[in-house]
Amino acid sequence: MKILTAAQTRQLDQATMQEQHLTSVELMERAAEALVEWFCQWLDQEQAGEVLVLCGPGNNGGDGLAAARLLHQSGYQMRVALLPAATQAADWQHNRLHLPEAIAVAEINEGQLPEIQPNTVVIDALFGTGLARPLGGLAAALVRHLNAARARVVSVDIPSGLYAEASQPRENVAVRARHTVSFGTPKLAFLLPQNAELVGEWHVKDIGLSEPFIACSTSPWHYTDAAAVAGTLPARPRFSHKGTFGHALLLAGSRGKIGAAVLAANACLRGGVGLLTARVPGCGYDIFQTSVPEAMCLADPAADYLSELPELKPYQAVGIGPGLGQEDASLAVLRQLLEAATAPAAAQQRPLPLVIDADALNLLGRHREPAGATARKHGAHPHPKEFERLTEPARDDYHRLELLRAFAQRYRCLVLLKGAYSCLATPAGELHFNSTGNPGMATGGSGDVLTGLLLALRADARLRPFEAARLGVYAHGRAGDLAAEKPATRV
Ligand SMILES: NC(=O)C1=CN([C@@H]2O[C@H](COP(=O)(O)OP(=O)(O)OC[C@H]3O[C@@H](n4cnc5c(N)ncnc54)[C@H](O)[C@@H]3O)[C@@H](O)[C@H]2O)[C@@H](O)CC1
Ligand SMILES: Nc1ncnc2c1ncn2[C@@H]1O[C@H](COP(=O)(O)OP(=O)(O)O)[C@@H](O)[C@H]1O
Ligand SMILES: [K+]
Repeated sequence: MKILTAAQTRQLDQATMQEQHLTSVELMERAAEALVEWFCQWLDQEQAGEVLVLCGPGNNGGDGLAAARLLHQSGYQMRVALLPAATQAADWQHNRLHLPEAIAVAEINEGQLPEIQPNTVVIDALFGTGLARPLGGLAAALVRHLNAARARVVSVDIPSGLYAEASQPRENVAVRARHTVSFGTPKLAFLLPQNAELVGEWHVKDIGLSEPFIACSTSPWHYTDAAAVAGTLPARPRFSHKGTFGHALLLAGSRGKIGAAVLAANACLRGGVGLLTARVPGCGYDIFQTSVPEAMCLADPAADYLSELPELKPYQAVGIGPGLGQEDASLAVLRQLLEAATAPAAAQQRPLPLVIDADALNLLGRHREPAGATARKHGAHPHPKEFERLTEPARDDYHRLELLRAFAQRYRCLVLLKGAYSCLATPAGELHFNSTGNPGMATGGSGDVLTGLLLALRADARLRPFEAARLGVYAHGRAGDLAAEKPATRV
């Protein structure tokens, strides 16, 4: 799914109206209906009590007025407060005229901010994607008053005061919503950790916006949902054999971190790899062979860390990093690997795919390895701290995205910045945010599992590098979501 800018969303509205012969009032009604449908599923009339709708002067406020009418018709007890402005949008005026008289309407002023209790349900329809500058004056005072009340807030389209895709100073005033109900496509702002406390849980409702327009729009930002990965995984042919799916080499583990190698190996096998060989330090040999009997194991001559790179010829992909440690000898192994993979033997059909993660990235960062030589044509999967070691500290989440995009473009590699909405950057400058996963995965070992899964998909020559990476990240999060759905087993 594409993520569009506020400006593109406005064009999308126009295109939708033309294509479907709709008036703007009819489109606004669709948005209000979608919001109200969500609202009614969230809280019934009794649970909601009195619902206060705060309306700004634009179309976001128009959505709020239409929703107030529809909720009133569904039996909710409604109150509306209007933010004064010199002019109001035409569709706002239409919906103001059609507001039932039974709904109490007040105009907000400095001396008379609306009464809001902690249990009040508030619909925030002050500003949406038309926000043009930071909130100030009465609007800022109202939002501060709302946030201080700690009420149950539902923001329409986007929390008022938050920009849809632009960075903004932290001191800017914005609504802290419990839920944000948006229309059509998600906003970039929803996917960044720095906005989490404002956006709350977000929901995107389909209001039938123009598919052809979305298909033609260009955007660097994408949201990987089930539809994006559907059909990516090739079927396993009836007459396939272990050679069909590739032979992967995993370089992992050091004393005290053999578990990382085991986790990555198990995930690689679950990912469908044909054959897996792991290279672990001597101390890990027995542990690994006992824990993962399906995999082959090569013991490194060093007992506690990896010190030698094995012959690479048999392998279709190599993964390096989980539990590797920070020894200089392991950095030498990493350097040799990068060199060998970047300048493949003439006989090799394609450069050897690499999956670089965890301690391997820390080694690269610690030694300020020239990233161009190393990352070329490979895939790296840092979490924000690891990424910072590879590049520079980011000013905020938007700046981090810029750094990520620039890194992938400059060094022509796929880079995955891990997190709640892991972001996969491509050499073409696209950013693909993953939709699956949950906070239960915020635990040591989750990243090792991802490395193993990605290694399996990269070893399968039938998948293109980007498709393998996007699918692996999606499947990893989906596995976590399925695990979270299972009832907990008590011992
Ligand atoms: N496809 C969609 O997503 C649809 C969106 N609609 C709604 O339309 C909204 C966008 O409407 P608008 O473009 O009218 O924009 P808004 O309603 O967000 O606000 C625009 C108004 O606020 C003023 N304004 C902007 N920043 C201000 C500030 N900091 N302080 C004070 N005033 C400020 C502007 O001058 C203008 O009068 C969306 O967020 C959504 O709620 C729906 O009505 C129709 C379908
Ligand atoms: N809150 C979250 N929501 C969704 N996914 C998460 C969350 N926290 C962590 N994850 C996922 O779990 C994995 C953790 O990786 P990483 O930080 O490298 O951990 P490890 O130290 O176990 O290797 C990443 O794929 C990340 O996207
Ligand atoms: K809003």
